[in-house]
Amino acid sequence: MNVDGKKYRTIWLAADGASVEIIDQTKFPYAFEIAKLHTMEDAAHAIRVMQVRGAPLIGATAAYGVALAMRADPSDASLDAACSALLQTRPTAVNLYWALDRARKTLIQVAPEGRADAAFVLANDICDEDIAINMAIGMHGMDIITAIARTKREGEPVNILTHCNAGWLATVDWGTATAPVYMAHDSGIQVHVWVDETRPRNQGAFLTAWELGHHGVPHTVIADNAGGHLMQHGEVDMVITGTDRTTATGDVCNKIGTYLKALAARDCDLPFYVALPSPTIDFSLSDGIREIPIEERSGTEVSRMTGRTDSGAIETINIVADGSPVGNPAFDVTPARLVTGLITERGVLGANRQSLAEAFPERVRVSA
Ligand SMILES: CSC[C@H]1O[C@H](OP(=O)(O)O)[C@H](O)[C@@H]1O
Repeated sequence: MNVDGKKYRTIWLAADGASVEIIDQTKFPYAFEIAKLHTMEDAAHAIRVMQVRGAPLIGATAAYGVALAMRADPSDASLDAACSALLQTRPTAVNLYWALDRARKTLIQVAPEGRADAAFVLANDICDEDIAINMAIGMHGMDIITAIARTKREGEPVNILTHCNAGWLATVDWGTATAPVYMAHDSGIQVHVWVDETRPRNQGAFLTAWELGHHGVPHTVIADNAGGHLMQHGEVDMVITGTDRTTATGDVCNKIGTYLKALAARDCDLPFYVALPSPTIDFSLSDGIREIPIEERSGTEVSRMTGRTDSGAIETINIVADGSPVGNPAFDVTPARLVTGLITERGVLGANRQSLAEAFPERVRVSA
């Protein structure tokens, strides 16, 4: 996307042809900084500490991490070690697993002397594929927004609530949940986005708000707990979120708090859509609540808050009573029964096994 007139992806091969550059998302919303990854360990660290985050971007970063490892040592042992180390960075986003599986299967077929170049080509292919998928999701999702716009009075925007950041910062470009929003906005449809701040990492307040603001999309940041009230009072026309892993039956794993928004939307008879790129579908799973691994992150993400003081300093403070234990599950699972539709690159699908299997038959055969 454009940032102050310059086009960016979230990750790219540096001009030196050997290192990888990323937008360091831990610096938002107060700074836009580029960080350089020189080694596989740098890539693993970037994923672990969320300099890069979002299922598709995690997968792309892992692919570049393997490429950096092959540049250093293209042996079979190095390939195995790199895939193993990167796989252990975060457990929930399935894109991490499939990107590494794809890298391993591709590169093991290549002579060691050719692996580094092949790995960088693969990483770039994964990035290009992500952009194409997200643009298709954008087109299919824009149809939904357009249909809602036809029901609104002149001058009234389509009010969309989203949770966390499933924007272009969570992918290589365009985003998943935000792609329909950007495309609708760019086509002249009036939209307004309620942006859940998304405690405790504040991906909404820090990332989604930053993205929408830079694209000129009207939005309002709200406390996570405000969404249900807005839905009850007719202030929300639809909810759209991303996902980190969706099962073959349509159960959706996403940032903690998503399930509560789906419950409120159902109670208010509002559509709850999930933008779902096919690499995020895990056809090997059927019961999301029981089977999807939920990342438990450090309690300090809940008990401490980093922000900018009135004097402009970036500081971290404690916001929980001293000595109180803190829990921090980073994701939850929304059962398929609460999902209105899955917006994929192949169309808007029902949240059920048959719809997903019919749309992606080649994936079902592989996982069978
Ligand atoms: C398009 S994937 C976005 C997805 O990833 C986020 O998780 P995290 O920021 O912890 O990587 C969140 O669940 C978003 O919906």
